[in-house]
Amino acid sequence: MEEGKMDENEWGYHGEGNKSLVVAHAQRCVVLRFLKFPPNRKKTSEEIFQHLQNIVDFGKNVMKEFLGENYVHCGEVVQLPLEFVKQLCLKIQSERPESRCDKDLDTLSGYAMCLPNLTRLQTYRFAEHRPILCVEIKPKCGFIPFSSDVTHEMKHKVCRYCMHQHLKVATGKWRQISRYCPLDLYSGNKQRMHFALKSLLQEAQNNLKIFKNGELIYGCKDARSPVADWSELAHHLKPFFFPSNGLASGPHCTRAVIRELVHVITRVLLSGSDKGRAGTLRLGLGPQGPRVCEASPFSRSLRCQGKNTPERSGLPKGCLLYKTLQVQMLDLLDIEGLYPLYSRVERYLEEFPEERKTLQIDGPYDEAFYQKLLDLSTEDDGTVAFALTKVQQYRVAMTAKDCSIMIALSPCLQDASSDQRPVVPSSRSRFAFSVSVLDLDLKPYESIPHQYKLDGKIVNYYSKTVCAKDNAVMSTRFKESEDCTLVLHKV
Ligand SMILES: O=P(O)(O)O[C@@H]1[C@@H](OP(=O)(O)O)[C@H](OP(=O)(O)O)[C@H](O)[C@H](OP(=O)(O)O)[C@H]1OP(=O)(O)O
Ligand SMILES: Nc1ncnc2c1ncn2[C@@H]1O[C@H](COP(=O)(O)OP(=O)(O)OP(=O)(O)O)[C@@H](O)[C@H]1O
Repeated sequence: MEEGKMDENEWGYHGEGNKSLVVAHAQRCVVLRFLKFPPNRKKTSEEIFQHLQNIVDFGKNVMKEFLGENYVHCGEVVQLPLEFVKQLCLKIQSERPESRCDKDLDTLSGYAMCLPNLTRLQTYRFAEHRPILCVEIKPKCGFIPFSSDVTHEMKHKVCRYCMHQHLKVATGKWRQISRYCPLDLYSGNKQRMHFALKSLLQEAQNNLKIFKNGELIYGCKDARSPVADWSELAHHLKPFFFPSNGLASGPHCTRAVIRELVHVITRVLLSGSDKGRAGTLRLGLGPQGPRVCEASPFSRSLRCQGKNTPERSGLPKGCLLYKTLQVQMLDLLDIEGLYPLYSRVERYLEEFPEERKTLQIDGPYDEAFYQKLLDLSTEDDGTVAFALTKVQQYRVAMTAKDCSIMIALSPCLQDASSDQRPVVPSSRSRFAFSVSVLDLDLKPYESIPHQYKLDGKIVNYYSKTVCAKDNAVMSTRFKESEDCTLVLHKV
């Protein structure tokens, strides 16, 4: 990055989450990721630099180890001219969704992260001029807690995502309950995965975005966003999946295109394309807990039809979903079992505040930090060391529960040799693809009390409100049972 020559006109608003804002370069395949803060909570430049450097180090020393190096792009911290950042901030302000404007872009430090633009990622010998389609999925937590510390019975039956949906709709964050259940996506069972992806396409919330040539073409900003338009989406996707046409437009075409997309994404998600270092994942956490969530319309539909819960097909070990799930399962104790251990660390720090550095609460996230994460014992010997290990594992697990997966698809010719790049076929075309993971910022130690409170709120709301009205909810969801049955056809 030639920092002296930075021109804000070469950059455009790309997207943002709760904690960072991303701008993309118009020509080059790079993005800048800036931190955001509430207006009254400014940090010093040194603190911001350290925070960003910690993100890079955590990616390099921990997440690359767990997920594999091909999937993780750590980027680097860059220092930018303050005038450039100021002008850029003014330029993009009008494009920011209102719901995200409670936080301001950091324009004072001049630091940002420079990363490859994963929506335009050209791996191996992808031709520059080829169109590129990119699907971003934020899958969330893919397992039901198996910890014996869980006190709410409901948490052993219904996954957090499905329970949280009800609170989110009640508080106006989203308009309607999604039929997506992370356990379906993580099941490894193709039918369940198709159902999960179709549900994400129906109600994207902040769990699904689609980009064409780096531009967002499908996604949802907030509860006021217009209802998803599948025919418009199909119009964008048709040239990718039916390049030689032969398919009239209309509902039949829309369904065919969406089906192709869902099938291709499922295949990519099940592929183990990571050719990174061997033995990256040393966790080896076996499948634990229930394999279905009782609130998932898919499993409800099966039960309605008198069928058993589907077999656990299991995810192939090389695939990113499998690896992500393993990292999520570092949350061995659930927040209910973790919170007393957090309190133990807190008490220790109150007595010995100078120990915070030695305990690596705020980094450095180095090899030593990574090594300690590999201790999966759950035998509490009453020490601060045990409590700290569980706290750090929990933070890493929470990070994996909130990351996103980016799948880039670039059409390749039928007769092109695939050389090194992985290729996924669809009915009428083939795609070279890459899979990456983003938003791997380690969750802060300070967020644990919030997690604890939120967990209680989610479960209590679900138990009191939803279970009481269970029959009503069942009937609303089963207005759509025809749709559920459809996906159960052999594929
Ligand atoms: O708690 P959750 O599950 O609601 O997750 C939060 C996300 O909400 P979601 O449910 O995905 O809409 C939330 O996403 P949104 O702001 O809702 O798009 C953030 O990702 C938040 O992380 P952080 O505080 O910015 O580090 C996430 O908080 P963490 O729990 O990961 O700390
Ligand atoms: N390297 C990248 N290439 C392309 N797009 C990116 C990249 N990094 C982030 N984005 C886009 O910017 C959006 C916001 O980034 P990110 O998820 O990192 O923000 P965040 O504030 O950390 O998220 P959260 O709300 O989960 O805390 C992403 O959803 C994605 O669409």
